[in-house]
Amino acid sequence: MTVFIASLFLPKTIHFTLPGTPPPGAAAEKKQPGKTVPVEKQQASLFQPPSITPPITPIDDKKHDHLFTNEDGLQVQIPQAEPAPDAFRAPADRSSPTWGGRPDQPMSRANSPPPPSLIEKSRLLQQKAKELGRQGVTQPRSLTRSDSHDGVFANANWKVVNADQGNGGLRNAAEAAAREGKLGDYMWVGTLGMPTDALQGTQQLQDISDRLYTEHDMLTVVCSDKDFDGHYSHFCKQILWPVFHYQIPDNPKSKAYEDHSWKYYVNVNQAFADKIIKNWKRGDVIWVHDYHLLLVPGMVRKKLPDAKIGFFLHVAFPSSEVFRCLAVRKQLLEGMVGANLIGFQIHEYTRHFLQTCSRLLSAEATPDGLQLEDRFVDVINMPIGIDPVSLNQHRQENEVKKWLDIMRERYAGKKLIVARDKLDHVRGVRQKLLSYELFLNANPEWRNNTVLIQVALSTSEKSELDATVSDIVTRVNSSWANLAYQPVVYLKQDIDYAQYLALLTIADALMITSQREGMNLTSHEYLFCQDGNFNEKKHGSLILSEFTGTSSLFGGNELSVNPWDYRACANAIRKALEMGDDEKEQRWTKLYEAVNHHTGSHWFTEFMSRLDIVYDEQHRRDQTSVPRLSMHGLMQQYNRTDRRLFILDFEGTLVSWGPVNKIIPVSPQRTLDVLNDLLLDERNTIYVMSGRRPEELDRLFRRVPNLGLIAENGCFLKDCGSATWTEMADSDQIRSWKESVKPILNYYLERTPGAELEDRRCSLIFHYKSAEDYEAAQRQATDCASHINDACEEQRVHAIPLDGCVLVEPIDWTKTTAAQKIFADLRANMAPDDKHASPVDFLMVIGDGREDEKVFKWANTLGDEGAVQEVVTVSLGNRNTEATATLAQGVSGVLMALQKLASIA
Ligand SMILES: O=P(O)(O)OC[C@H]1O[C@H](O[C@H]2O[C@H](CO)[C@@H](O)[C@H](O)[C@H]2O)[C@H](O)[C@@H](O)[C@@H]1O
Repeated sequence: MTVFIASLFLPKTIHFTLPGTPPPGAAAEKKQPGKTVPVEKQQASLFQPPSITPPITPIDDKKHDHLFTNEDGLQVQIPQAEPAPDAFRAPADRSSPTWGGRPDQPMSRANSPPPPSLIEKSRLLQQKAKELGRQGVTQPRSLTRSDSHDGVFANANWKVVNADQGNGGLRNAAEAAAREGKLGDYMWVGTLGMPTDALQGTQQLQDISDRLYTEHDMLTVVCSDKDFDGHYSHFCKQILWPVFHYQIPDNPKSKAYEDHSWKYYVNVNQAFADKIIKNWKRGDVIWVHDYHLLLVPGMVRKKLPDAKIGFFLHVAFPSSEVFRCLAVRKQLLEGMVGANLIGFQIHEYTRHFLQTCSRLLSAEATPDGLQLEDRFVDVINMPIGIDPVSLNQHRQENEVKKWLDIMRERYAGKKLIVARDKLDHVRGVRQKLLSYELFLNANPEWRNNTVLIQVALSTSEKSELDATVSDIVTRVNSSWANLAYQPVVYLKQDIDYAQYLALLTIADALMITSQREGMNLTSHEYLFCQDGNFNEKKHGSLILSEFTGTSSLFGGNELSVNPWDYRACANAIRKALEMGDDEKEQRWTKLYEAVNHHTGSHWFTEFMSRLDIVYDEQHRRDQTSVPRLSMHGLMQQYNRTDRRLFILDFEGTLVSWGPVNKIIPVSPQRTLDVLNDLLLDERNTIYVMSGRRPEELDRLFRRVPNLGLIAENGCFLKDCGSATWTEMADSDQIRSWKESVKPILNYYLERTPGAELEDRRCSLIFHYKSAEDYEAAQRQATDCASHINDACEEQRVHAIPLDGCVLVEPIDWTKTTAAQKIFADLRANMAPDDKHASPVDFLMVIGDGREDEKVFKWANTLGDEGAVQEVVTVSLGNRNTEATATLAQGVSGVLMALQKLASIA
């Protein structure tokens, strides 16, 4: 069994050695007046702003060269004896690639003009090439593409290197799971992250794909440069990325309505699907990742109906109000729901997705996922994390210690606020700088001793933003800098991993002001580095935007900020710097626990095992021996009877699911109409059963006169046509068990931030759906339920863990006891001269929950005993059921069936 991990970029890419250039890693040297500086010393550093950094040799990448000595083939020199082949790592959040802009990879043949950053890069490279030429170093080829240029690449030597683009968090998680022996055979599926038209049809490309397949377990997806450019630079980056991060499409600059690049998005997704389909064998698992590949699950499902497919969205999922602005919204959702299991980082995104699907696909949302016409799709939230084991190894490297020493000396006596972000609007670098400026303006005492080190990774967009941010940096520095002090160190380029780790270790605070972000793993890496093991500074503060997925894991122990509220951000900076050691330690300890609990490896293995479980469940459900409800049979049973009793569950049966403490999400008008239609026939009696309170049910069904109601799962009963409720439960007994149970619930409530207690007339509900740490809350909830069940058994009360809540209710009054009472009352009300043996000759019970199973059982027994002539019990749930029939189409199926019966004259 192989797990296919499909992600836009493979973890490896190719670097070429062009004829006439020194072999990668050869000790190219650059002369400076009076001394010789090896090229590897010329990388970006925290102390040399770009403008004064000596030119970097554009044909060499030392960072990579010393790492892949085993993979390089004959032509590659080994420039350094050490380090180990996997020594190069990148932060979990890598930089976006400047696709087609590397001098040691082919140029793109896509028609679109190069982005401004590429034109600028080209100009710089040409300038650098000239300089290097003057210094006797072989010039790189020009960035102007030509056929001869392509030919050069087709014949050039090449080597496989770690890609510096793509999803670092995913790669680290997969590697950690594999290292821990939790991931068997796996195969990456992705593109090379470089233009390949120049290599199309060449032996070179075949050799590259073969090498990646045999030596690195990677399947290479090859698409035309035009397709890739249209897919990535246009549809992904200009439409999906902004919209998924709430860059409101109404903005005149938004491209959300343009869909000229849609066809390229489809083509690239199709290329991925084709590659997977071609290599898939029965039993294999397919796991598709992120917003670049939303259509792949659906495309694969079409060809492989039985495939086990997971999908995980790494970025945020916006509210349905934002998502519905996308012109191709339905196609995107239909692509995603091709999976068996869809995962999101946090509950908020799951909720948005379910709501969006129920609005746009008319699919029924349940607590577990989506009921489609013919299939069920499970939907979960499961936050990704980092790999503490490898992070710990890497921070012990000498290079990190070296940088720590340099920084300690350079920034002695200064408080350091650090950050490393992509320079696009979504990451909020501009807001951060403005807040910092406000902080310095408002707090003169901090002016000479605080430094903000902002590493900004370039993207191929937003030159305006670039200019604005540079202006703010200049303004802050020119306001407060002096010969010995520079308030902002702004590096508009990435730093190597060792510097990055040193930066996180030496910081006093990390500041993240993303306007939206799926999960900010830099925060996790920072917290990990703040344990004080490698530096006297420790337990630094985390200033974190409340709009990151991370924020919902951290339970308020970070300094949570709204990045648009500059004053609050400035205050948070001050608080971070002035916080006492005890508070810092307390906060950090909790944050550190969360980081260590949500590791990448845990995320990876948990998702895979959930996928196995839901796949089996979904299949069991399809193959269940319980037959589907036969409409034909049902109509016959209905037709031959005239004393009919319907007992119908409410949430999840008559209306789409909604948590019991929340307003019903969709208007139940259709439900009300169907019930009224059915009640037009005087031979029909209908009861609706629910966990809701009597007054809520009265409100919901005030337009259905003559409807009977069962509230609080059987504790209250209102007969058809009656204006009053009967309390079934013994109120003294309820009062007494509530007194015992409440202290237990309060104990768990205090330990579960974000959870709430709902006190109903006959039941108590511990809701933790909105808990800050959902997984921790789930554990607390399980403990809480067993605690109550152990302690309160004698009081005839039990605690039932349900999705997102624990329901504590009496054992003696249930939906079944209410149904029994209804039946008994009907029998008791039979006229003495009634010749019928039973008050009911047709009994239909429909439900989707665990408690409905007992009602099915009771009803079936009446049928078996001959007390009722026709009994029909129908389950919508995906469990083994007591019901005699199942209905796969959820609420719509139920309403359709009831409507058909109502239409029988
Ligand atoms: O810029 P792209 O090539 O389009 O890729 C998008 C981003 O993917 C990765 O980040 C996303 O996944 C992370 C891990 O789950 C998550 O922490 C982050 O919030 C997501 O945005 C990658 O790390 C980023 O560099 C990419 O920009």
